[in-house]
Amino acid sequence: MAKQYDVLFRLLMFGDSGVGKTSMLRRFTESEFESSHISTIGVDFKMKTLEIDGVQVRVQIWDTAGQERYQTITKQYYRRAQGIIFVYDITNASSFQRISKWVGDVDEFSPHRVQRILVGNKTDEKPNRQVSQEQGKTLAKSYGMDFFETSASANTNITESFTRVTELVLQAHKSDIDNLIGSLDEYLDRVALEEESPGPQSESSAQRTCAC
Ligand SMILES: Nc1nc2c(ncn2[C@@H]2O[C@H](COP(=O)(O)OP(=O)(O)OP(=O)(O)O)[C@@H](O)[C@H]2O)c(=O)[nH]1
Repeated sequence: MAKQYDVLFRLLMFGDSGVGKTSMLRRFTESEFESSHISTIGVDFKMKTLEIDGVQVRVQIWDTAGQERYQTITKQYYRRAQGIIFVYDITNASSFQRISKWVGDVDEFSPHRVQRILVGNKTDEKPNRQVSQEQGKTLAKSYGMDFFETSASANTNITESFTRVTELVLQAHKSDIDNLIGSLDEYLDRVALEEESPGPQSESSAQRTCAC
């Protein structure tokens, strides 16, 4: 079957247990939300295709377990990502404080071109807010990351944040992709020309026709 996309990127989600990584991913890929918390075991992934600047981008989004005991498993995935989403819960100050630990761990192992954004989730829970928007912005700025506040429950900024990290990855890999698409175009042009022009085989068949 023909491929339905031009490029495939791998994104990873990191953050403490319960911040809402699985919920964000389910909201984005399946338009669903569940209020129960079933902790991710190890890693899980979901796929989605986005169109950005005319390019069909297939994203494979890996949802990692926030629980400490799965760290050995999740660490094996750090190297394989082109984009990373760090998530904290705006109603949980310690999940925000631990972002620096997640960033430190990931930076040690991930490739240099990896694109990263910071997300503060659960904005629908306004009365329970422990981390201000300003604090989130400042931390993101200090890491040179884009920043979003989201709600998987109210479906706020979910598509925007996944799309933004994908855009950043696409930009970072644009020249590679242009080269690839360029050489594919060249190849297809060459094949088309070869099919159009009379090759040695067709010349000889023409002669044979004439001789008759
Ligand atoms: N109010 C509110 N609750 C949310 C939101 N996102 C997730 N939750 C709830 O928070 C709890 C944890 O969500 P999960 O998506 O399972 O969290 P996780 O980060 O994947 O957790 P681990 O798999 O343990 O790492 C669940 O009860 C969700 O329903 C949100 O935007 N608003």
